[in-house]
Amino acid sequence: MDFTKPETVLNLQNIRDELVKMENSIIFKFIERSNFPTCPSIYDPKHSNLSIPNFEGSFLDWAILQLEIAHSQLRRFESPDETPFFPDKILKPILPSIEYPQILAKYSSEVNYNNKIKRIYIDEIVPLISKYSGDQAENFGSVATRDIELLQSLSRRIHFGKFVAEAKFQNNVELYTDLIKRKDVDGIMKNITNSAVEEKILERLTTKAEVYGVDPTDKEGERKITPEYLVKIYKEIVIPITKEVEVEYLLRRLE
Ligand SMILES: O=C(O)C(=O)C[C@]1(C(=O)O)C=C[C@@H](O)C=C1
Repeated sequence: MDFTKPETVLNLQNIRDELVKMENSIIFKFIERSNFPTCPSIYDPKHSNLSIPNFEGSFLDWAILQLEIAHSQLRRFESPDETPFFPDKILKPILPSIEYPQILAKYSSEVNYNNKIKRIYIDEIVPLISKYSGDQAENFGSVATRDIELLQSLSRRIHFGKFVAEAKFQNNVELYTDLIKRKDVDGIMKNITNSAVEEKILERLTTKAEVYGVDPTDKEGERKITPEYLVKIYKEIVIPITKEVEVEYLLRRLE
């Protein structure tokens, strides 16, 4: 997929291939995070040991912001597949801009589910994948680093829904124009849903978790990430939010 060539980006098969590739990096990042306990203090905006002067928010928020400020100057968020968690606080790139062709609609950067992704990650995913419930102060930095990598990967995967939505719109302009004009959210949801594709994703994830989630030299050893949890995360969180992104993007598509 080449973001300077719209025809490669809006090909549904290419998009789905890209989503498959992202599964691997997401699984490996879950495994990395599963070596640590939950560490609730790093998510708590009012935690006394971790408060940061002149900053309202959690230690994780502060760490994400510092990284985004640096990466924005490296041009990260000019790329149409990257979505910042702090869109109002990032800086202009130091590197010269790349003139990407306009692949998505002009408002697409306003379709930003990162707050929701972060909240669900902390409340629902961290407890599922962590080693145990509790703090481990000597690893706060390592945990925040793993969290940021995972959040960025989940964000990229979920916001890829915009490319899926644009491809689907262009493949059936008449149908979607009618649904959008009628603000038929259920109709849009029904048409963007492909249950066969979803089932295939969940099946593949089960196999991948069985293979990657265990040390191949010690199959009886501790499982880092189980198929049930991985499937649950995709089925109940990743795919549904991707579809929300698709619907919100499409609802505005005639602007
Ligand atoms: O591949 C698609 O058609 C998508 O819309 C992406 C996706 C997903 O999140 O993986 C979401 C909805 C579909 O039901 C199937 C899969």
